[in-house]
Amino acid sequence: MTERIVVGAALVDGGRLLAARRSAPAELAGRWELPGGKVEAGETPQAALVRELREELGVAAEPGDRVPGQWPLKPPYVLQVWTARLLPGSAAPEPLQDHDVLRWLAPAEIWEVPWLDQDVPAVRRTLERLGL
Ligand SMILES: Nc1nc2c([nH]c(=O)n2[C@H]2C[C@H](O)[C@@H](COP(=O)(O)OP(=O)(O)OP(=O)(O)O)O2)c(=O)[nH]1
Repeated sequence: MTERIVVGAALVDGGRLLAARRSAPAELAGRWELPGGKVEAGETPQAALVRELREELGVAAEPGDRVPGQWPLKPPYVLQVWTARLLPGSAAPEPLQDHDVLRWLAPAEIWEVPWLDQDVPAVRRTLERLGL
């Protein structure tokens, strides 16, 4: 089966990482993830990231570098992570879709939230990459 990419955004502001608590589907609700979503046919991962952050959080963001690696989700999906930042003048993120709570986590707070199991290695690698 062809692999399909889910992009996760490591949205960082003032040295803090944005984490989002999923409100659906039931088996994922209550667990925390990097905001993002599925890359659609004909779309680049970076374009998908910008689109998903606009739809889910109501923000204007720009992608940065990819965090090396990819992490398996439910087949055929794999998680890839890009750093991202809010553009000047962007609205503050709000949980408009798929999430019910957002938190900007300082490095010391990152492991206070129950991340989705499959996100733990991705978040760890992201923090190393960001030097947080
Ligand atoms: N966005 C995101 N999804 C993740 C992460 N970890 C993880 O297992 N997933 C799973 C949850 C979903 O099953 C899938 C992403 O789907 P989604 O529901 O967020 O994406 P989407 O908005 O494009 O979905 P759809 O409603 O169009 O199907 O990947 C993560 O860190 N970020």
